[in-house]
Amino acid sequence: MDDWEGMETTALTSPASEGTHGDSWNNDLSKFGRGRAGRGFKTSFSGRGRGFDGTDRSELDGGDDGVCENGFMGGSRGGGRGSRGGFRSGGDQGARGDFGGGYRGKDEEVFAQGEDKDPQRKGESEGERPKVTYIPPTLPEDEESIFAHYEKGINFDKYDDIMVDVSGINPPHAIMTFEEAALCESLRRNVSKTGYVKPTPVQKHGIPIITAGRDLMACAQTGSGKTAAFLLPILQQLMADGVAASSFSELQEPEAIIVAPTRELIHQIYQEARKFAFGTCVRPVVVYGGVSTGHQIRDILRGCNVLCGTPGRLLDMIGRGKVGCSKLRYLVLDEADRMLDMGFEPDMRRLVASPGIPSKENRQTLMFSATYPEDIQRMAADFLKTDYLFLAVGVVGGACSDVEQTFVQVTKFAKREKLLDLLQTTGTERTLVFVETKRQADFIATYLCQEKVRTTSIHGDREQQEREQALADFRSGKCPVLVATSVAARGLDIPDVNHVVNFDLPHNIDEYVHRIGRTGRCGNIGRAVSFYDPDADGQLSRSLLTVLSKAQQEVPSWLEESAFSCSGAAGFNPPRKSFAATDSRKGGSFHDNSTSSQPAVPQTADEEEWE
Ligand SMILES: Nc1ncnc2c1ncn2[C@@H]1O[C@H](COP(=O)(O)OP(=O)(O)OP(=O)(O)O)[C@@H](O)[C@H]1O
Repeated sequence: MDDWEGMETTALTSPASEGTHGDSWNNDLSKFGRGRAGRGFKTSFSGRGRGFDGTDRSELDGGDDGVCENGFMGGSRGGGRGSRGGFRSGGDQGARGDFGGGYRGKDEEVFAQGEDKDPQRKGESEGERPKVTYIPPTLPEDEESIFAHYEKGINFDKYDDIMVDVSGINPPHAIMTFEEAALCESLRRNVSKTGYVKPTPVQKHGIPIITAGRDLMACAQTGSGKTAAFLLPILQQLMADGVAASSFSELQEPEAIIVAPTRELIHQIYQEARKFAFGTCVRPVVVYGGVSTGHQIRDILRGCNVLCGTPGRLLDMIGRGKVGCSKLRYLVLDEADRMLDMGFEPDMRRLVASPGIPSKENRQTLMFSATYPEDIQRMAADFLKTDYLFLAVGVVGGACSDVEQTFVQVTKFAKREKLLDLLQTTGTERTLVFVETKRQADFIATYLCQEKVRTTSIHGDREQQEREQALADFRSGKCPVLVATSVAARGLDIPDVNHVVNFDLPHNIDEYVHRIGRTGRCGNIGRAVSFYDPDADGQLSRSLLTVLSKAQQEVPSWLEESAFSCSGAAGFNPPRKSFAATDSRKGGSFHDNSTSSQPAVPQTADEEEWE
């Protein structure tokens, strides 16, 4: 057995929680109260007449795990808060012994290493943790599956009219066609099999910038093709420079590392890389939490040119000596503003300090997102060469105008009924419902299942296998409704998501922009409906006004009134970052505090884990 076999990543769950996730919603209601979801349900809702206890158990039994046919079988891992109070994951910790805990970002768990407030769980976190043994299913190898794609929408050509601004010294000319990108034959073939006929604006400008060897901070609206904008020129350069075909070695030294904040997103980026690299000697590999580390190490050792990873697992692999960084030529931060906010910044700094990693002068660093708060832009400069280019396609931080945004004023107690009404009109159309907490995700998914709406859920307390199953069931249409926390807000590219519902509005305007960007992608039309609770969402109202008007959307008069009344209340709004309108080097912030992204405010309750 190799040394790493014995150092398997430990689960996010405690031993006590193992086994409960699969059956906690099944037969034994006495088990139900043990998990976090159970506690939330009991305390918050049992008296409201919609509870489980009085309902027909047959609705909750049977069916696939995590899938609601007649009843929702998923739910949290039941580990309870304490199970993760001490660590995010043992695997991550393996490489991060020096990391004394800290805040992981606005929607995440507040954790302090080694500190566990729940005495019942304390022993568990100190003792043996179960290995993560989950090995994801092998991806299909046939071309039809690899190149499966959805059609671009009627507004795809409107992308050409979007205003583009490139700032920085001496930017290269944009390309107008993929032919001008001078891709090698195999890449050209793969692009065409993917159904891409012409590049989107971020590709027209981004591809030549990257090919010219420049560092880049690129901002373009959700669903406008940022992934190919970085993958294609990187793969092209690697091929052109005759990158060594991957072969087995105990230490792999990838030429490109791509990081993203969530497991599902990095896996999606990996699939895109695998598609574009199809039939070439370039080998992409993916690593992320919740999956057997041994399995991922075996995959890396078979050869790795492009390593896609979530930060924790990536650092773990570097720490274990399986991945070296001395040959690194490209470092890509997707959802860059997220990767550099309070949650992930320490990991990013640790990554660029990895042994042997080329300095920023000797590598290319590329950042992509749809949102860039000004303070994040300033910090990003630490990672970039001083002459980096800033590419803005449309309004920085703006919402995609192909998404029709509507708002419904509703109190928190009326939200469930409203949701049900809404889903009855949308029928089997795919709908993504965002809620604030993991507990809420379980609760709403269960409620909808009870109401015979085929629903599944995704959030950070579900096992990786369950998360993947939930996405698969949503994609396939088996469950046309997916209830999600912020873990699904960024980057996910799921065909035919017609509706996004903000059951709970986020606290942060950038988060809103990313969430509604799960629909209306690639020139398709989408709809977003947000439940606005005047008691809870007032602080977001002015930011919403700005986003709505910049996306040429109708602004309800009551929202306008709410925005003005809220802004009048002294001290009501917490301090915020400036919402950058463009390259912050040009002094481009709106300087309208109320429209800005807010700093991540540590939360204690039922917070989300991204990675
Ligand atoms: N040139 C193109 N022609 C047709 N389809 C494209 C083109 N470029 C990208 N797409 C498709 O558009 C969809 C959205 O692309 P992608 O996921 O890269 O968007 P994004 O800008 O990264 O979005 P987000 O900000 O949400 O992460 C994908 O399905 C992708 O395959």
